[in-house]
Amino acid sequence: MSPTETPRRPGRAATRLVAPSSETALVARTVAVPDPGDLLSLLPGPDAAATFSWVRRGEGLVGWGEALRIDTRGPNRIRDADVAWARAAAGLDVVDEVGVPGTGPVAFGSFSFAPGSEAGGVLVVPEVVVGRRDGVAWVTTVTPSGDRPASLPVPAPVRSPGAVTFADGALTAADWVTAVAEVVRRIRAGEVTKVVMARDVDVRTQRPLDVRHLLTRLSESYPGCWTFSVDRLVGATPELLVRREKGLAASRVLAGTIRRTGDDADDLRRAAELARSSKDLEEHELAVASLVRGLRPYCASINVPDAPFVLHLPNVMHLATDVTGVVDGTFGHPSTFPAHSPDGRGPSSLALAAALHPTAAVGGTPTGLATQILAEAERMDRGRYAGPVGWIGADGDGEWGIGLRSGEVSATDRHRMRLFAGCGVVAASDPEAELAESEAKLRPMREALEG
Ligand SMILES: C=C(O[C@@H]1C=C(C(=O)O)C=C[C@H]1O)C(=O)O
Repeated sequence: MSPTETPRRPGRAATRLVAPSSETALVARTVAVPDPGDLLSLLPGPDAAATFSWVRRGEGLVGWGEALRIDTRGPNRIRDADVAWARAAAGLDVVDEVGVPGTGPVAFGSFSFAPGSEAGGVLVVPEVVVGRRDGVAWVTTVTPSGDRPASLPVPAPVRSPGAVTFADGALTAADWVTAVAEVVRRIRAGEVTKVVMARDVDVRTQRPLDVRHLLTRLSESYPGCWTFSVDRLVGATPELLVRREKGLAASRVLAGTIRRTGDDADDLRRAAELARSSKDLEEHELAVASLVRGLRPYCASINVPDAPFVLHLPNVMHLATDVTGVVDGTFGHPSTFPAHSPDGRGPSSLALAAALHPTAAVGGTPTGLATQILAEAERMDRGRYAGPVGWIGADGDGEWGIGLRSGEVSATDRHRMRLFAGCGVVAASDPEAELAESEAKLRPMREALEG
């Protein structure tokens, strides 16, 4: 379905494009600026719906406001957004004085895990984006006039949420353990090989949530993760679904987890244990295989390391594999992806994300049956959790993470959010151990809230 001009509310159509007016071309202007300091400290306001972030080790993009919005839903939500973005980007007047990845117009996006989820997907082009990469900083504005704003807004003070309470989500911890045990039984009976089981936790805060409070804490505690905020999904993910940059695709696959104790010697011993654990190596192998299967049709060559490394995070350690590939447009699937890369660049970063989601790291193996089983067993809609989250530029390059270690701020009540965490379940899984792992994965968000 082609995008349509509509008032600012999502409707029933699969794809909706909302821009100020079809008559006025928006002007995207990027100018170099002196180093602006901490990107997150530039964010002007508390609203998670109007605040955008994709920051790692102090580099990346932050943005605010909404110049253009594409809403999608249904099984083709990611692909439809990609097609609508390619058209919308072609209609923008672009003045880019910097010309590095992330300059020019960018759209931040977030997509539901499940095809049928009410959460659907969204791409938003903020009115203002500030970026930094390799010591170069810039501001991009997207406005009808093309005027450059005289200065950046002075941010309102960041507020802490005050007292925070946590409550069971769809299932109590005990019921979730029972659900995991039932899934283990089905795996042992040979129905499927792996199912990723997630749970949610309800959060209530004393004061309205200020998304900047969460983002700052997440990026301080988890500098190696991508700290994101898109359309009320907030988190710090260690897992890169796919990056496309100048013809190269890259992905960081994580699966296989062990908790950290905080004692360095003990953690090293546990890291070695993880690297040898046949249960975790099996989970990991399935995740890498699904990623490679998804990426292969779009790549002229792919490099997959023989063995995973252990990624150390403050809360957990993961088995990790960095996969890279050379994107080749002629290897694309025309049946799946309309040819909207007439420049021969091949599928965009978002088209690649569409092809790869959901990997076995967040769905299971085989994908179809595993996602059916997890939907039944979890008894909840994951919303945007575990879906692709990231950004795309006008040329299709961009970065898409998997929306993990995250929570979704309520659309109607700024004192509420839902946190999520999941674990790969295989035949050798122990349900109680999976509960403990899910608690460890909830830690980043809990601590960001509680301080
Ligand atoms: C599903 C999550 O994490 C995923 C599952 C992992 C595992 O089961 O070992 C590890 C990393 C992620 O791919 C989550 O954090 O919620």
